[in-house]
Amino acid sequence: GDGVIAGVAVHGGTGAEGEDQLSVVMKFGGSSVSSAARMKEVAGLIQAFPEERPVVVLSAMGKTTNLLLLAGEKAVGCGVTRVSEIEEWNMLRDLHIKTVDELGLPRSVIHAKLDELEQLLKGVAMMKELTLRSTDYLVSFGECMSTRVFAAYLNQIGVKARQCDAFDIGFITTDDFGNAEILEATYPAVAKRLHGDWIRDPAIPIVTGFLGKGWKSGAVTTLGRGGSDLTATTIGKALGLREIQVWKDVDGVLTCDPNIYPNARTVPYLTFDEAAELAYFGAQVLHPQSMRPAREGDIPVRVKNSYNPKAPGTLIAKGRDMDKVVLTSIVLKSNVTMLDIVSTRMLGQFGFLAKVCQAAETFSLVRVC
Ligand SMILES: Nc1ncnc2c1ncn2[C@@H]1O[C@H](COP(=O)(O)OP(=O)(O)O)[C@@H](O)[C@H]1O
Ligand SMILES: N[C@@H](CC(=O)OP(=O)(O)O)C(=O)O
Repeated sequence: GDGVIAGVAVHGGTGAEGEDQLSVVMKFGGSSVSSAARMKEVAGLIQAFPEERPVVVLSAMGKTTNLLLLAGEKAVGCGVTRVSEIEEWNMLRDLHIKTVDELGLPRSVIHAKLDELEQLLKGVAMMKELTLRSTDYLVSFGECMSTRVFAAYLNQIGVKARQCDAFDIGFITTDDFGNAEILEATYPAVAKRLHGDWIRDPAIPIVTGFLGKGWKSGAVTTLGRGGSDLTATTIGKALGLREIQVWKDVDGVLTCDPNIYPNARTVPYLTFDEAAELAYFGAQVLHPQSMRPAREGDIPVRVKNSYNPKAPGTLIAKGRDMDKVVLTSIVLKSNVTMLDIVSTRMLGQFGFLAKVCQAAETFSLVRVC
């Protein structure tokens, strides 16, 4: 209701320093914004914390990123006239149109992006090639669309919101398309832009997760699969916010992958290092790089369930009581080959391991440890 919305402090707020500053990041993953119903629930969650002034980070709706990748692959080989028949393109277009309709929004909210996307797929079909650079541009449509739809919905229900493309608000990255790294210049740039916009006209920023801008190319880059977590922690550090909330479809970080062991339990507290290690060794729940900005800025990360907001979730912070900890969580990593090298020739030699690492690089083998 109006009362709650007024409490968000974005309605005619003063924009003054102090209490009215942006306070938390709330990141919602693809599973949390997979339909109109889910978007309504997420809007409800934002309204349920009227004392917060959040920066919202969104992923693409549901499995949109996968659909875009598949549509791109198909476009390469299908010919321009058959682009309209690509199943994945039809699925994601229908999902976005249906969502806009069900939220009671005008289709114009999404039309320009969908038209542009169709043109892009036709371009790919015409060129018969899809580079890493154009793949990043292609998948960026997922986050560009989800944020436009959600920001329009918030505005419609009276919660003032502003859609922001990460590549336009200061996310500067390396030009490693598909797996770009965030550069230091991002922090002051993002802080200046989000803070400046908020002071001028307080509205909840709805930021595209996963995306950046290559510093040399100026083209759209992506931060690796699951990269929206990293977008959230980067904003948390840039603005020095109180807390980074990462809303998922599980009750927090669990003792094991629930797809492997359904009785896995929530781990209530983790350190940044523990969470980073779990993610690095394959726990799908967090992006492997995402803990770095949080640790550097010493900003706690709370992993919560958007399907079960009452569950306490997992709190990730600098330290925790390790007295009673026996085992934190177990990760299973498949397709790992163990290499046991025994050779008397390495005794007293230098450069032996360097040669082994060189061989790993030649064959593009990723070393786990
Ligand atoms: N140790 C773990 N703890 C929690 N979730 C895990 C773990 N290992 C794997 N997962 C999987 O990670 C998923 C949550 O991550 P993800 O799908 O990336 O969420 P989102 O898209 O909302 O960011 C869960 O649905 C779960 O299947
Ligand atoms: N949409 C991107 C980025 C992301 O972080 O998604 P999610 O939060 O749904 O894991 C992906 O699928 O990789």
